[in-house]
Amino acid sequence: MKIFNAKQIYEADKFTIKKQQISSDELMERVAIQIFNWLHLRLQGAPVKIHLFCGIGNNGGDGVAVARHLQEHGYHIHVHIVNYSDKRSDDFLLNLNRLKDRKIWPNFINSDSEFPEISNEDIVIDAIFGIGLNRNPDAWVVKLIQNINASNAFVLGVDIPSGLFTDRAVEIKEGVVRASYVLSFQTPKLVFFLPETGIYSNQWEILDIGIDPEYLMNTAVDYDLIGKHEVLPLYIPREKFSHKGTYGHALIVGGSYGKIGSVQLASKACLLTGSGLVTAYLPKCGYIPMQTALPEVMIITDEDEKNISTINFEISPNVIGIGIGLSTVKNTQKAFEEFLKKNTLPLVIDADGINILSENKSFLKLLPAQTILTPHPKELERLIGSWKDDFDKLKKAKAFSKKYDCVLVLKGAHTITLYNNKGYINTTGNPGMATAGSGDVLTGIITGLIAQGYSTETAAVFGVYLHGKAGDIAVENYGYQALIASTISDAIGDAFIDLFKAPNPVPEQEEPIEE
Ligand SMILES: NC(=O)C1=CN([C@@H]2O[C@H](COP(=O)(O)OP(=O)(O)OC[C@H]3O[C@@H](n4cnc5c(N)ncnc54)[C@H](OP(=O)(O)O)[C@@H]3O)[C@@H](O)[C@H]2O)[C@@H](O)CC1
Ligand SMILES: Nc1ncnc2c1ncn2[C@@H]1O[C@H](COP(=O)(O)OP(=O)(O)O)[C@@H](O)[C@H]1O
Ligand SMILES: [K+]
Repeated sequence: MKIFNAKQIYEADKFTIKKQQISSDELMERVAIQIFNWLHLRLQGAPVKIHLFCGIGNNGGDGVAVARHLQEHGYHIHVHIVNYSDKRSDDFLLNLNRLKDRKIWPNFINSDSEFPEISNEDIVIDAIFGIGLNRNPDAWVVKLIQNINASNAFVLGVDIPSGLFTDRAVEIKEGVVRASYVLSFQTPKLVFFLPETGIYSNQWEILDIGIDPEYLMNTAVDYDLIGKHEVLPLYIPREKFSHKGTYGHALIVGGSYGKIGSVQLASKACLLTGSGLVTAYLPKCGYIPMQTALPEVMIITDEDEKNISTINFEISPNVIGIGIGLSTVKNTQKAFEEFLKKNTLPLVIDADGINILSENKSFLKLLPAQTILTPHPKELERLIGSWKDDFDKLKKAKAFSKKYDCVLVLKGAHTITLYNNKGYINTTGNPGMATAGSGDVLTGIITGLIAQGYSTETAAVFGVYLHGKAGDIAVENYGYQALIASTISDAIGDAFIDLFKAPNPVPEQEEPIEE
């Protein structure tokens, strides 16, 4: 799914209004009806107090229009107009007048007004600012937002939590509504997926407001959201008359004394992803544990007992995953440099492999085109330097990826794969995956996909999806705390099977109101 920026959303709006020959008010009405239906299906007329905080622009207009529908269905509403400017939008005014026609007199909140009492049993609808926020809110609006947040009421955000900019970082952190749920129109916003701004939307959902499909199809975007729909076409089916040679030979290089397990995890995940053959290259101390743990994996050992000191092999793999558990001792750094100088195979580099590159930036020019680097945030910082905020991080990471022609997999709650100025935001995974060795499993998966003929960019995007999906499937049986890397790995097969499962049927719901 495409993620549009604010400018594109406004364009989409205009395009739709023109093509469908509707008024902007009709579009707002679509929004309002959708939000109302969402609430009505859940509340079923419950006599709960609903506070609607509405700004004076179109986000506020949405809120005021929702208030009208709620009132018509007998809900107990309190409409508050957050009067932060006198530049009221036409559609806001139109909807405000419709309220007044129905004898609903909103409570106008200005800088010197008292704020309404909100109980934690009330519901708040947050329609103060939408994608039009372009500067920090005034101090009194920040206070109002703090009041809303302190209420512990259920907060339904309209389009985007008020106080969040659509395409840049927050400056006043306490001036952003913490929404329990956000109903966002047509496209998710990039800020939902970044660690600094994602915290303001506990959950979100996209409402289809009928934006013109031609615009949606033809507009290029910087970021795509990756779900099952996006990865299914990437899947390469298996051929009946194939053999293990058809599916490649992956070499996993890594490990040091005390960290042999990381290579076990990566090698096993690589096999479970479907690589025809997997060989592990380890220091000598890894031989027995590896052979015992994974009989399917072949092993080459270094001359050194505890660390990798040379990377020489006589086999012919078609991809190498390197860096997990490697350590950064001098000898190993030297071996890594020598290896890079002669290597021509596709590479997936993780963990200490990335740390060695960070300490020796001159090695970066030795990487083959489209090498995949899979840093977690600390490794990323070592690699590209520190950043001001998440947007700055993405900018710097994109520049790095371009400069060294590498695919950067920025691991996190929503892992973002960057290549060729484009970002792919993953939607699978859960906090149970914040556990030792989880990243090693990812390295194995991505390496295993490349072994089977997936391009590096596809392997990264698809691999990240599969890894998260395996975690999501495994967590069902284990819970967040007890989910460990091996369990994620064991669910890789289920993650593949899940690709071909039909979605669950939608439960029957009460009739919503029509436009
Ligand atoms: N296709 C769609 O997505 C549809 C979208 N719709 C809805 O419209 C929403 C966008 O509406 P919007 O453009 O009127 O902007 P909104 O966020 O209400 O802000 C209002 C104005 O406030 C101002 N302002 C900015 N920052 C400020 C500040 N700190 N303190 C004070 N003032 C500030 C700024 O005006 P300025 O003063 O800069 O001229 C801004 O224009 C969108 O989120 C969705 O809910 C649907 O109705 C239809 C379909
Ligand atoms: N909160 C989270 N939600 C989803 N995925 C997560 C979360 N925390 C971590 N992960 C995933 O777990 C993996 C952790 O990788 P990494 O930090 O390299 O672990 P390790 O070095 O122990 O192998 C990454 O793929 C990351 O995306
Ligand atoms: K809002």
